[in-house]
Amino acid sequence: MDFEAIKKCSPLHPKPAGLALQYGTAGFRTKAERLDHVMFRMGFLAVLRSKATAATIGVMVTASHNPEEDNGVKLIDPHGEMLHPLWEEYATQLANAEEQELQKVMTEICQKEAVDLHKDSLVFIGRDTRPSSKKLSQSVIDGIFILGGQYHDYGLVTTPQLHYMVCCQNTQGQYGKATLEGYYQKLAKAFVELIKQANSPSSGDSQRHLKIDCANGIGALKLMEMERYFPKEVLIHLYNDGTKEKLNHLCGADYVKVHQKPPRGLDMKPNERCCSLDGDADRIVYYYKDTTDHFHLIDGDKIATLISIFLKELLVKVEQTLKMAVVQTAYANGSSTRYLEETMKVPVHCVKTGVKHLHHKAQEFDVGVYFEANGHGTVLFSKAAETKIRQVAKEEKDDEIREAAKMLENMIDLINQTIGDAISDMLVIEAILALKGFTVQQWDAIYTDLPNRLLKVQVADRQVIGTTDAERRVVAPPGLQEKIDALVKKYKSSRAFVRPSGTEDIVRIYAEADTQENADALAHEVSLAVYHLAGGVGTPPQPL
Ligand SMILES: CC(=O)N[C@H]1[C@@H](OP(=O)(O)O)O[C@H](CO)[C@@H](O)[C@@H]1O
Ligand SMILES: [Mg+2]
Repeated sequence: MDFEAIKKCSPLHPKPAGLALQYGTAGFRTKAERLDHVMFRMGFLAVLRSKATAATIGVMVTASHNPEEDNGVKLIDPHGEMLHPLWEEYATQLANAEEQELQKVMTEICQKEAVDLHKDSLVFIGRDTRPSSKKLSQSVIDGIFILGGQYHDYGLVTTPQLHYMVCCQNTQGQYGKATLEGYYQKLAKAFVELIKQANSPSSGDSQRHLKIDCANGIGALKLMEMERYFPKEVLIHLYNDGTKEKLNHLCGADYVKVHQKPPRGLDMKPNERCCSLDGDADRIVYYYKDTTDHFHLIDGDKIATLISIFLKELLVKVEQTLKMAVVQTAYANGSSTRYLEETMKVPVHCVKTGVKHLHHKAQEFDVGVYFEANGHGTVLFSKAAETKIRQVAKEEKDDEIREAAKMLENMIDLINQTIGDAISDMLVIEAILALKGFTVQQWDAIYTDLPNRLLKVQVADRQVIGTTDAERRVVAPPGLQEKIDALVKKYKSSRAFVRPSGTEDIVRIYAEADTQENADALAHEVSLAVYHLAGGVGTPPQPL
């Protein structure tokens, strides 16, 4: 390592004095102007990780659903998965090291991980459409350059597209071609093959219209590029395409999910199928309004349920003993968990918030469906499951069984198995609706969501909240869990929990109950308890 060069260049990317950041639920995230040094240093870390794994590593510059002024960065590991937890710690140490400590921290990482500095390294870089992203990704490149690493800059891409590229590269093309063209072709081919199998005239409209709120982000650009690969049966209409308004402002998947209302800038007629992506296009939620103007949200839980119903039917047909399970977080609506477990008889597992936890758990099954309620999720097929399915699709004599296996095969190719991907998930959903001849209303009617409310509370130090049991109970501060238990007892079919956010400087409160009024009241009372027992700052939370 050329420490002289590092010493010379590092002051060009100075760390604001006293600033300490943490590699959180989805990498570093804060105001863009505080991130230059982090980007530069993540360039270093990506090179070291690449050398340590002898594989290509990804660096994505994005702050997803955060306001336009924020930015962030996350590293992508060799198979397209999130960065290894140990390296998250190194990332935090490196980002927070004062100038004079940099050499020591880097040397320590190299020693602990036995990094051979003579090895080659390659880093793939991508960024979202934020005004600050271009400059920040240049700082990542500066860091890579100083360590003598190779890089390829994909420029503007969605987060899942960069995950896909990394996986393609490290599987020597087995997963696909590591180009945008390769991504579009792979998905479009699987999608076209799938909907070809929807041959009955009852399979929904012959032309399927879908209105898409692109959150004024990267999703709009990439859908425009991809549109020419779509078959004529699919007609997408893009809104909030970033030409007029600000990223994520009053629109996008997070806004729609949290506020349970339609985004601004999308004109929605009764019963029209609509969806929203988030700022880096790794999340999607669907919705419609009925003839009485009532808004119906179809969130990640209902997406997971639709996909599970479809996959389970096919798995039964191909008569394989493949084990399917669904992975959720504590935010999953209670009705979805009940439907999956009791009606569908599918095992459901609850893990901590953050895709890395869901992904990890889903890897334990032949077919692991995972979704966060906010619409971030995908399906993982084990190697053994994939091999079996492809074999049945090729060799089976029985037409019905072979066709079912072929559908599964196309699903495997259509789903981005590296990470939740709004574009891929959208095509999966559109294909399933077409194949099952389902309208958006029929999909929505699978089960009825329990009314729920998500709130935030500002506290002096959110780390005073300690959680257990997949974040469903708190162990600190003292008395808080007892208070929550007492409040929950006051309402029917209710549940509530709190946890410190990993992406924002706040504590999140979630409550569910038999009516919206009760869910709102419970959420409010719990937020007051957090405010009083966990060091709330500013004015106490007000009722909704
Ligand atoms: C309640 C909620 O939606 N939390 C989100 C949010 O994490 P927090 O740690 O809650 O801030 O951002 C994460 C990254 O996008 C996402 O994985 C997660 O589900
Ligand atoms: Mg996102």
